[in-house]
Amino acid sequence: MTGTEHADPATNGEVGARRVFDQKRAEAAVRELLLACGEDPDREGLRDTPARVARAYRELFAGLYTDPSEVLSKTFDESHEELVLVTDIPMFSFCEHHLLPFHGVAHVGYIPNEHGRVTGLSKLARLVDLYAKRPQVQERLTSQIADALVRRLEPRGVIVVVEAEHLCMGMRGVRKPGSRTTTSAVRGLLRSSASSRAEAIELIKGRLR
Ligand SMILES: Nc1nc2c(ncn2[C@@H]2O[C@H](COP(=O)(O)OP(=O)(O)OP(=O)(O)O)[C@@H](O)[C@H]2O)c(=O)[nH]1
Ligand SMILES: [Zn+2]
Repeated sequence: MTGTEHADPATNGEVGARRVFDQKRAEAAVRELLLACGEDPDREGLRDTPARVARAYRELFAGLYTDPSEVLSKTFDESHEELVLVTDIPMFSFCEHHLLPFHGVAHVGYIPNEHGRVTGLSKLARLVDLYAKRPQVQERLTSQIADALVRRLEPRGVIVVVEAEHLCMGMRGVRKPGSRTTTSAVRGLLRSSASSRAEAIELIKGRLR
């Protein structure tokens, strides 16, 4: 097997068909793309490029091959029923329209449920990585992170804010480098209670550029 097995992203990566990264097929596709661009994939500088690019894509799309339930499988009880917020989680993803990067930061917060079910702080950053390392749109990335937390931790509330720059809007097309897009996904108490939401927004607002 050339790749790692994973669950189908169409079902949020939790269940479904298993698939693998096909290194040889990716190499052939990159070689074909170079030919289509009028390049010579056999010249010295490009000889190893298809294999290199294929390996890079396997790494950059690693989130396709990991089940989010694994990331949040370890939880523990801690009697804390108030906001837990990790800000400024660096995030690199790929816009699925152009396969160009969009990158920025994610802010992820939740209010544990009355049983105090919490997860390790690093798991929030791992969850961001898992959903970012796929062909994505920023809105879906944001809501997938929020919904995974809702499913796995059954928290009283969740807030996810992603602020990113899309290179497809900077280095080509409309050419607006430096423009940033902010998306949010808010669930449960953080959506329904104005005071809970205000507290979280206030903390996150200071982190936005
Ligand atoms: N909503 C949303 N749009 C995105 C995201 N990433 C890229 N896009 C947009 O996807 C759209 C694709 O538009 P198309 O008209 O199909 O493609 P295009 O001709 O290359 O568009 P231009 O980028 O305007 O040149 C563009 O407007 C992009 O800015 C994203 O994460 N969310
Ligand atoms: Zn794009």
